[in-house]
Amino acid sequence: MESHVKHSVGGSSLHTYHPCRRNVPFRIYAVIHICGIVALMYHHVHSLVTADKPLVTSMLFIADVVLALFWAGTAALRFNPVHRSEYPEKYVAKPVVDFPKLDVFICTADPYKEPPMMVVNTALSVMAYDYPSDKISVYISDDGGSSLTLFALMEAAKFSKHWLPFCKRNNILDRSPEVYFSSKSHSWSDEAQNLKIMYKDMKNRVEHVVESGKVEAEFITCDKSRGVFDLWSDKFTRHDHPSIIQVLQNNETDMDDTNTFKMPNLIYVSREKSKVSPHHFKAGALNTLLRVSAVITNSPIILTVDCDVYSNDPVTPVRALCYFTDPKIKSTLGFVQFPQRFQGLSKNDIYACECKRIFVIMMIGFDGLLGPNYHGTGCFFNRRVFFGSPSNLILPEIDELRPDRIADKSVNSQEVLALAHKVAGCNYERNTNWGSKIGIRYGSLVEDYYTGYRFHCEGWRSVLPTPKRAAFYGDFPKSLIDVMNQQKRWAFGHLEIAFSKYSPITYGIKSLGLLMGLGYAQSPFWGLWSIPLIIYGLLPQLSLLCGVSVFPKTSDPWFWLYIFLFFGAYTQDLLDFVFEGGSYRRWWNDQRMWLIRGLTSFLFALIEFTLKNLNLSTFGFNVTSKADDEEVNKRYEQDIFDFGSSSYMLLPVTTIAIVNLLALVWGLYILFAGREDFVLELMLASFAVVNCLPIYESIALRKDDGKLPNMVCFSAGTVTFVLIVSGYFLFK
Ligand SMILES: O=c1ccn([C@@H]2O[C@H](COP(=O)(O)OP(=O)(O)O[C@H]3O[C@H](CO)[C@@H](O)[C@H](O)[C@H]3O)[C@@H](O)[C@H]2O)c(=O)[nH]1
Ligand SMILES: [Mn+2]
Repeated sequence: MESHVKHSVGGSSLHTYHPCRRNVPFRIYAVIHICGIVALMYHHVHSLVTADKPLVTSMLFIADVVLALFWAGTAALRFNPVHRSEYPEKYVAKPVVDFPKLDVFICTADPYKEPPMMVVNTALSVMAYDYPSDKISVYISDDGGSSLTLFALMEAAKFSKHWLPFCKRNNILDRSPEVYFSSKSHSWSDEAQNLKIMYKDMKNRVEHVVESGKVEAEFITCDKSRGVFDLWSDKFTRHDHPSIIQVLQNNETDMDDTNTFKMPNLIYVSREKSKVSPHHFKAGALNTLLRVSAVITNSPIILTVDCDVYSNDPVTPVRALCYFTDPKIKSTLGFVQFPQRFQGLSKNDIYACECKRIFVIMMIGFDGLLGPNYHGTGCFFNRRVFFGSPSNLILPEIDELRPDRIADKSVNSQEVLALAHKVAGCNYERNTNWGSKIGIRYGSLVEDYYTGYRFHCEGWRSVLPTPKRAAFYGDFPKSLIDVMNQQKRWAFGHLEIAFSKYSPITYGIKSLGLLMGLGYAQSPFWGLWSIPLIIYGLLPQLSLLCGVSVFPKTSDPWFWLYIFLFFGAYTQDLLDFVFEGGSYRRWWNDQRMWLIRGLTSFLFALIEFTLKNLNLSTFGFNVTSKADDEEVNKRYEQDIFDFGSSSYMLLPVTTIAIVNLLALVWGLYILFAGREDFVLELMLASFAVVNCLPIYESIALRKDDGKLPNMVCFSAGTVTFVLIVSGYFLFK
């Protein structure tokens, strides 16, 4: 295990860490829980041998095996969660030479789903870092190939010359102008007032251009850049166009409006696209930026952010340096990942968009082993990590891309720009190691998880700073259908990892050890989570409706094993959540969303993954919409589920809701008639019914646009009928 012990610079430590206090009790409990699982498996095998209904028994057995494997994954990450602190105030006193050059990559893909003003704010928030400005280069990858986004960024460049000195002089913390100017918590100086007007003007211009769909000549104020818009010819489409690289601001010549410091580089990149070459979605976009930035600036530190994730703390890059410069760990430190956090979550967060288990609980667990995984955004990299293991540098095909080269030519030199265009070409990667041995790795729609995992397997390590003030704030989907689609993409991408030759369960455990391997195996197998959910959501209930019991009776000692395992696992889940600062209500919603996700996104990801492997369908990166819908936002704020447009994905969960309600009613009737002992079945059905309350409410009471569509209710009713009839044949 890595020991990231105290590191001293000038007699003072730059970072420390401490394990969580719950670790030892959790380890002891894990041993007890494992004994419980072993006993349950014995019980299943025993009943399988003696059973008269082998089909039912084996289904329950399969469900429990899957649940046990998932539990093992969480237990591995409960072994040693840690929290870190770093002391950037000690670093900032250092001379300017101790601040390495920093390349920032921002990805955007669609001007309508990702409004250009959002990209502008993200770019401004990182350009304004408390860091030597001329050492920062911001690269924007525009996979939407949109002149609207380019126009917005030109405006951003102009505005930044006023915004940066303002922030630095006044020590502003919110360096996304949108956030700063919408805040009500401070009084406004004249200077701030003027800037606000300037910002509003820019916003109006950009939004007007986006609405009209094209950049009209009168809006272009800079003659130098007029020509570039001619590239958007009639033949230009987002799937088929030449590469466009435009230096919008240059740290050699551009000064801020007070003429005191040099501005950061701001460079727009839209890689060449053609319908016949694979572009590998975001992974391909990042690899293009890796090469383009290597040609132009080749900074040793790289920050990747999504356009919907702005910087919330200007000192963040210095925090990352507290680790990258530590001589004890720097030779193997591949990346420093900041937790994903979200702005504007409602109090109870009904869709569990905070994803606390994924972005906090699992991450601190990983951090106590070999390091957190990469989450696609808010992550600082050592450029070297993209080129082979710490001990074995894999050279790129041309010398200009070597991670150790000093880029000393002018940003605007013809030679540099020509090469930058070349490496952004859509056929450039053919017959190279990009995507397989160097750069971001291809082969999964969750390129982040996959790439971080491969880095760890190569021997790289990572750390997770968890500052109190969030380093980054991101946007999140606010309607159920958006959440389900996002999660389906994740689950699908994860399955691609699970069933590849680098599967964490085989390759991972071999190269990372048991705990890290099991931890990494959890998410890739999300698709399988749907199996126990369907079995536990239907089988005992259908059997109850037929008057047959599948679980042990209260008089049977095995009854208590079920109770112990269920409550044990659930209590631990709750404690994880609450210890990391979550509220009980949010936990309840979070566990409900795990059930819903399992029965919608994960199930359909599993189906589509199977179809894809049978060559029956394909699946792409469906960008989540960040455009605001007032009605949808209102329902989210009021904790009202938005089932929205009719989706086949809602069918299984609605069916299970109806079956469980029927089973509960029937079970209570039997209970009071005193005929049979169905206590476990009844407990399970009541648990499901409580979780499904929003569904019943929607079927019975709601009339608004966000209610469960009639078509889904009707189909679910039909499926329920068919299930009950088939249950009758199965159990009788
Ligand atoms: O062809 C594409 C598709 C997407 N993107 C960008 O990828 C980012 C993430 O897309 P988004 O729709 O916001 O997806 P999320 O589900 O919010 O993203 C999470 O999941 C992704 C993997 O599926 C990771 O890449 C992200 O970093 C992580 O935040 C955005 O900046 C997009 O502009 C591209 O650059 N090119
Ligand atoms: Mn996103």
